[in-house]
Amino acid sequence: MARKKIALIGAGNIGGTLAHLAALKGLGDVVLFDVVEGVPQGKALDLSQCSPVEGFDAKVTGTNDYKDIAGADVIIVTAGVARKPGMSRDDLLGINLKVMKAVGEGIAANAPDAFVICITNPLDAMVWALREFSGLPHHMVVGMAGVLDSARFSHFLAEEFQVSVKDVTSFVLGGHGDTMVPVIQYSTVSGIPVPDLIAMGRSSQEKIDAIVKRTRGGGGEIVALLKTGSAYYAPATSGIAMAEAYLYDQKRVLPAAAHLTGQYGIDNLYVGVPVVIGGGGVEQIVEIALDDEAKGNLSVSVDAVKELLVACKAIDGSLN
Ligand SMILES: NC(=O)C1=CN([C@@H]2O[C@H](COP(=O)(O)OP(=O)(O)OC[C@H]3O[C@@H](n4cnc5c(N)ncnc54)[C@H](O)[C@@H]3O)[C@@H](O)[C@H]2O)C=CC1
Ligand SMILES: O=C([O-])CC(=O)C(=O)O
Repeated sequence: MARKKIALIGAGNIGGTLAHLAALKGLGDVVLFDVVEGVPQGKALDLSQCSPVEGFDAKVTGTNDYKDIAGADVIIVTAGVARKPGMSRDDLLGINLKVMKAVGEGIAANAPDAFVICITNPLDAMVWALREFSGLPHHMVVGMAGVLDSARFSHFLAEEFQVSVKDVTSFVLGGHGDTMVPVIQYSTVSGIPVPDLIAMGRSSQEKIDAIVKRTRGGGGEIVALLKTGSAYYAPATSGIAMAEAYLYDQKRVLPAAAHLTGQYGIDNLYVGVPVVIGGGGVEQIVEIALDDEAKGNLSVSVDAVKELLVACKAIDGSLN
């Protein structure tokens, strides 16, 4: 059986890390695509030279030609620009929308059967635009943010409760911006909801509120530290988890930006909600009951995403 093919559009910080992880985990042959000549080729050669040490047989190649992504099973899109200190993710919209157009057309022409995971920011608007430009079925185009935001939330919760991260589950829903919604009622340590842990005296509401705030600003905290760009290790790990769910038909329940058609009262928008990802792509949208506070916060977050779509349509008339 031929190896699977993973195409990575964008060979920057996340793209390179994705390629490394995909090769180490043996997901398949990796094609790194970028518009900058030499960068995908150089990273591919460097990564290929890991293979004798790590013992992987996967081929890693770099290209500037969309034809080389033909037949890809999974495509992960990180093409575009990342923010720097003082910028919001939304400031990237103008530049990255144009990038999504080129990428969407490249995918449509060369790999229309792939499962596409978009990571480029501002995430919820870019995944929506990428789907529009590519014309792929909605269930085959998904955005990565919730896995990362939940990982940050779980990491902070594990530190607070001084327990293994393996025993913490959490969900962050909504748009991938400052309005994202870490959902405390469904965040647990070995099944014990965080509100119960507060009642048990294991933490306080103030401390959990501070963790929610830190999670919401999690990307910005790293941008402020790095100064030259944004996070890439955890974003890449999160993208790979979603690719594995598809490639291995794992039917994982993961928070991801999925196309909603009335679920949560939201129509024709990509927003972060729990979904089931398996061999059929986004196989289910999971509608969980939210308390009034979470519902209100989700509605604020959805309004922020809607504003971004208005901005996209104003820039590119073909999106109307
Ligand atoms: N959804 C999420 O949770 C996260 C999203 N991001 C976003 O992911 C994106 C990528 O981040 P990094 O890899 O750190 O940025 P980076 O700047 O290191 O890499 C981006 C790459 O895209 C390439 N590129 C630009 N235009 C292109 C085009 N038209 N076609 C193909 N490639 C093109 C650039 O040459 C560069 O190599 C950014 O928009 C960033 O904001 C970053 C972290 C988390
Ligand atoms: O903060 C950024 O610009 C990158 C990002 O989306 C994240 O790390 O969550």
